[in-house]
Amino acid sequence: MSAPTYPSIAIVDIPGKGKGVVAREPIRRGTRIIAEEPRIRVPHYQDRRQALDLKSLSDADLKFFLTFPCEDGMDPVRGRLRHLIPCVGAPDEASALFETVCRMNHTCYSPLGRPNALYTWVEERKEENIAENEEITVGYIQAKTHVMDPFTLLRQQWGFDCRCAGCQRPLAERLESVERVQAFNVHTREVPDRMERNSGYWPLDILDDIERNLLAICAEGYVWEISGCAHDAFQLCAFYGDGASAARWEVLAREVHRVIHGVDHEFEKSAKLVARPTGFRQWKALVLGKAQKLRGPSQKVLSCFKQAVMTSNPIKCSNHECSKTEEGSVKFRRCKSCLDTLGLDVYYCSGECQIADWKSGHKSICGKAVKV
Ligand SMILES: C[S@@+](CC[C@H](N)C(=O)[O-])C[C@H]1O[C@@H](n2cnc3c(N)ncnc32)[C@H](O)[C@@H]1O
Repeated sequence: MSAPTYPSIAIVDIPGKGKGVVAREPIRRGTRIIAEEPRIRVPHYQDRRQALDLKSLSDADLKFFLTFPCEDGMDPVRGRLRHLIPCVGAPDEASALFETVCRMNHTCYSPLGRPNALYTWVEERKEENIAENEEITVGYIQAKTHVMDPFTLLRQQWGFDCRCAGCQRPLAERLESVERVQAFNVHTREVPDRMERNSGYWPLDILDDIERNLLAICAEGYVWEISGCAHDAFQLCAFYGDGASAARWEVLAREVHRVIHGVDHEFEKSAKLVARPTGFRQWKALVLGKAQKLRGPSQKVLSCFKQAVMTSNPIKCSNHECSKTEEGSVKFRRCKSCLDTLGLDVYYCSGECQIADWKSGHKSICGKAVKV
């Protein structure tokens, strides 16, 4: 094991993957884990044709270079240059091998797991809380746009056999996932498009698409997408003046968002709309007195939500100032009154956090919206 470059992480051997990076202490979501200088730069590597002149490297750098894996049958230099990462913004458009960043292994998005970190130049993006000793991984391939089995794609493009949990599933299960992901992509593109295109009139059957989409999301474990979809359903029900169904979708959207990402003020705004629907420009039917009965989230959707949220995320304290996760035998308390009807539980690590969260906004949501 090499000396850790950063206080909370270490480069270690990971069975079957060569080296990898693990957390040495819990890392909170949103923490910048690494910001480092390149170790071996390769200018103008964009077209991937320029090779590296090994003779130009110092002995120490050459040794470092050779520690990177090179899959069987690949050229020993080019095979290792696959691990280069672009130095974004560098005037010479260089790519480089970095001591730590380049040691991060890949995890596919699947019902069995996903990357817990990402390379980003956008500060707002946050991934997961990371537990002590957990491996820190990123995604080498696009999360949801893959049109083929990620295991096969990684073998073709990267030359390695992915050992993440999702890729250890039997081929038939992986292919089912690919089908769901494709359906999900079609719905994701089409639903907002159809809602936008028909700005004066939203076809009712979008609700069926949203429900199908949600079931695919839940099966794939893309839980962070749930709130956006549920929010679309909220808008649709609101548009047709079904305040009760709109409110149930809205609570679901907001609570899922809160459990997974933390409080979002846009979602907090929609809570206010539910409380005062006439303030909502699109809430046409209600305002015009032509309300139509639609449907809230079905039991199937709700139980999928519950399972997806619970299995893909550790139970977290819902006080966004805290976000502790439940560990060991100490069980978090639940807010009983609020979301039992939706099948979602809101957890708190302590009475203090429950009170703090109540004061900072839970009070306005708790069980009220569903009674509209
Ligand atoms: C950017 S490097 C990551 C660090 C590398 N493991 C090392 O030892 O330096 C990418 C290489 O790591 C290995 N790797 C990354 N993710 C993997 C995974 N999920 N399963 C198996 N091998 C993986 C593959 O050899 C891949 O070509």
